[in-house]
Amino acid sequence: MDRQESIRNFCIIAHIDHGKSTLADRMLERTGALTEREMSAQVLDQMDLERERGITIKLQAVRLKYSASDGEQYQLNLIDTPGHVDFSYEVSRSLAACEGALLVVDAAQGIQAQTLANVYLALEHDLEIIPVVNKIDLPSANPEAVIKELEDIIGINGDEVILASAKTGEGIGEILDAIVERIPSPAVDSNKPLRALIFDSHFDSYKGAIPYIRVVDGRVKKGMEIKMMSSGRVFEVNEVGVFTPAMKMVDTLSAGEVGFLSASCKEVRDTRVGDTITTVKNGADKPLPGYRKATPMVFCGLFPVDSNDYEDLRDALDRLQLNDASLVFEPETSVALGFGFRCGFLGMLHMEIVQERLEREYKINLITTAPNVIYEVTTPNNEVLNIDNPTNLPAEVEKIAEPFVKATVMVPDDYVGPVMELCQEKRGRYETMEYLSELRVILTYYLPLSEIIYDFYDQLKSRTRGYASLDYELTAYRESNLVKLDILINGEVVDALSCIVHRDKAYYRGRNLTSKLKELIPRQMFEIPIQAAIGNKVIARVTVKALRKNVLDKCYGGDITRKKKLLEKQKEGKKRMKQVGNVEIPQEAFMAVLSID
Ligand SMILES: Nc1nc2c(ncn2[C@@H]2O[C@H](COP(=O)(O)OP(=O)(O)OP(=O)(O)O)[C@@H](O)[C@H]2O)c(=O)[nH]1
Repeated sequence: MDRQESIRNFCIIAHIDHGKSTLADRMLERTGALTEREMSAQVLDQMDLERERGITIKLQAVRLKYSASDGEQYQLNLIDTPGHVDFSYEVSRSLAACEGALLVVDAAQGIQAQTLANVYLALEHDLEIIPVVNKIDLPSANPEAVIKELEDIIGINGDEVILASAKTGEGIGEILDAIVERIPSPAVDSNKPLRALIFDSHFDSYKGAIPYIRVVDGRVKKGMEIKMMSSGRVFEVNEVGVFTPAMKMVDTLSAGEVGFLSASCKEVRDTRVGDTITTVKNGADKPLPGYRKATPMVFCGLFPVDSNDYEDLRDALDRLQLNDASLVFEPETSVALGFGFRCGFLGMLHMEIVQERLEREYKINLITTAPNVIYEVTTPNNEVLNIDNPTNLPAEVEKIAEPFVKATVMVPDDYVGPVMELCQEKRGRYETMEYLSELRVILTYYLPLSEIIYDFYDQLKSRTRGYASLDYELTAYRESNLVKLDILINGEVVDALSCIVHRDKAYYRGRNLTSKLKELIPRQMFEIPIQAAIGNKVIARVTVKALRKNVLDKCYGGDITRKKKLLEKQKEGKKRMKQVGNVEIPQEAFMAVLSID
């Protein structure tokens, strides 16, 4: 075993908004990877959407050259990690590509749920942790209290904590030196057969899917025949390179190094995160540990408002999938909404991002149905079905199981009551409560994922005035007393509005959903009954009264331009309407179930 003495591979882990991207930018600036002018926009978060939402979605990897205080030149590879629970598998893969991690904690907010989740992940991977308390320039900063939390909760030695401000640049030099001094250089054996870990990828229209890799053993260079160990697919390497952050070609990537390669891989599914790349000839016989296929947890139907857009929607999904291996979809036909797709996502944020990209980048008007989880349904003859669409729930079921998560909520102790109340309402099972410090508490609950994807997070934030933070992980499937709730509009079941709910909540949901729909469905020329039913049993009913007046009645005389404008405006308003039978239903109606509690 040798060491690549001059290399350090590290990532930054932090709770959302604690300043990870800003800190990364400062380090790029300090090491001369970018001039100040180029820094105008945060560089590591590249997609528009990311910038707007201010969160990191995709991982990036940048090679920095740093002249340390010891006079030596070092190659620092910074691997950025996404900060959202939807992408925790990707976080775990980028951690696996590093020897160390900067743990960034906001000096005003202290340790939050994702801070802890990420630290545990980093410790599992044996990473050297450099604690950084950021935002010390804030008037509300309380670095001493945060250092104490780090000592008490994570067992970090307070003397090792670096105080910094990514805003003013304070502490950045100290952080860079600590990376060199404290993080071990990668231990390597270049004589072993190639093994490279894929920790991310992106799609380039000319070069195909580009895997981002950490070479663990051996080396990779142009012209080599390589194999993806999970799929066995074989490619020839066209290029290898590094991000500086611009893509720069290099001759070889050796054990310990981080970079990318291009090999005419047609789709990102060929370059799955977590997979191992080896050579075809004399390749490794065992892949690197920890690979798993990303599994979608949340499903919804996507339908074009205009049925002529169906093919465009398929093309757009195909294109998005090139870039996003965790997006899955298959054609779905709904009686109410016509032809569309059933799509699977890692979580709610992932779902929202895909929907927004379809509308923004591909200009497709969509009707989205309410998201749901996958149910494990056992039929009377003991067949087990995975149901990702409430419509497909068989009439006769023996039992239904649903996914549960272990949720960790961190909150000031004043709010323990409201949080517990919320968890109870959401069918949570209390597990533990621990004091983080005198004033802050960690609560753990087992909760059905289906309750979390509704409005749990929003409720949590509003009931704790924004102070609570949440993290969760999937644990197991458990049997629940669930039923299918159907909605009938004008006497007909609207399949796209069916949902699976807990029996105890069915009446309540049915009542609320029907009255919500009554608000959302515009009055039309005739009376529209809206009913909620379980099987044949109607449990709630409301009526949308008939409309008497025509909008055009408002126009006096023959003012044709005004009339046209009005009709134009009406058409605009109709864009998101879907004709179901002879009733027009607006987009919001299909999501109503999300906002009724
Ligand atoms: N005052 C002050 N503000 C900071 C500092 N560092 C970051 N910020 C601000 O905090 C906010 C969040 O910073 P980001 O760098 O986007 O946070 P992040 O951790 O990358 O967030 P995600 O990408 O969502 O994980 C931004 O508005 C920054 O300008 C700091 O040292 N001082």
